[in-house]
Amino acid sequence: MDAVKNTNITIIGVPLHYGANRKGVDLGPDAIRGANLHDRLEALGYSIEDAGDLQVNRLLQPAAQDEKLKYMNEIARVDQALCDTVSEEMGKGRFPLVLGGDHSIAIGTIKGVLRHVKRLGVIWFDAHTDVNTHETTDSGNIHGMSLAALLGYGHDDLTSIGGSGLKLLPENIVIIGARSIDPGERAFLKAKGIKVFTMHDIDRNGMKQVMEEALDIVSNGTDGVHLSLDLDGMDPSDAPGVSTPVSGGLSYRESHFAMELLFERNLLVSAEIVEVNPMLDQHNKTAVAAVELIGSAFGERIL
Ligand SMILES: NC(=[NH2+])NCCC[C@H](N)C(=O)O
Ligand SMILES: [Mn+2]
Ligand SMILES: [Mn+2]
Repeated sequence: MDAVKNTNITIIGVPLHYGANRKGVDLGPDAIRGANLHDRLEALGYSIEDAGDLQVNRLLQPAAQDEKLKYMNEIARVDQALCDTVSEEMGKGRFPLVLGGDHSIAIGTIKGVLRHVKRLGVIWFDAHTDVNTHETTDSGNIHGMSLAALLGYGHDDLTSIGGSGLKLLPENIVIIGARSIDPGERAFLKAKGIKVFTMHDIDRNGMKQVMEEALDIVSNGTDGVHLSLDLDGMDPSDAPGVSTPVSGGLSYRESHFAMELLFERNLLVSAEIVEVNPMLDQHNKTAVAAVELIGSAFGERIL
């Protein structure tokens, strides 16, 4: 148990659903805590602090002012607060483990990490690629725009969170598990040269080869790696409680194996679990799967 550099973890909950425009994802942090995250990590030898949940205005019934950027004001406010909290924890030398909430929270998490790790690699585990902007989106849902915003594309109120100077570089990102990509996203990914390991690639080459290649990319010329774990990357039969399920996803074993290989490389500096929606789940199965995957990413082994 020494392949994650930092054994002091701070859990930060973000009960935000506005980016998915669907109720239930805001209940994710409690569902994940209820699946025994704390004890599981403690059993692996980590020292855990739970910072509780960030305050999200859940009584708000805002009209979705801009149809192409739904609920942007509240999302940007929460992401800024999250960026500050993550940065503060990292300043204390702790590992931030953020519990969402929808995937728009990645903007806040990763901007906070970028304050400390300038050259950051990212593993974006997802059925989607989240590189829309208000100009390409069909849904107007900001959880589909977070990765673009982190690369510096999209509305100023999203790209400027934590300071516009903080950016991810396309060559330091890999997306794993993609199978639902919008036309505008396809063009963006090609133009920026972002490495996407689609389900086709995983079918063809297997998770071992895909993860080895992915880990080489995110560790090359970087000072640490962030894991952005969108549970809809898994197949809906194993993770039904997500806001935007897509069939044909990563199996339970493929997902675990990916996390086990990640742990072996000793790269992680931060992580987040997003899109768990207990209102759509069966017996908290998706939150349990999330906690099990985090277990594997932090060193749990079968034997
Ligand atoms: N983080 C997610 N679950 N994103 C889903 C995005 C779906 C679709 N591409 C959109 O932009 O609306
Ligand atoms: Mn996503
Ligand atoms: Mn997704």
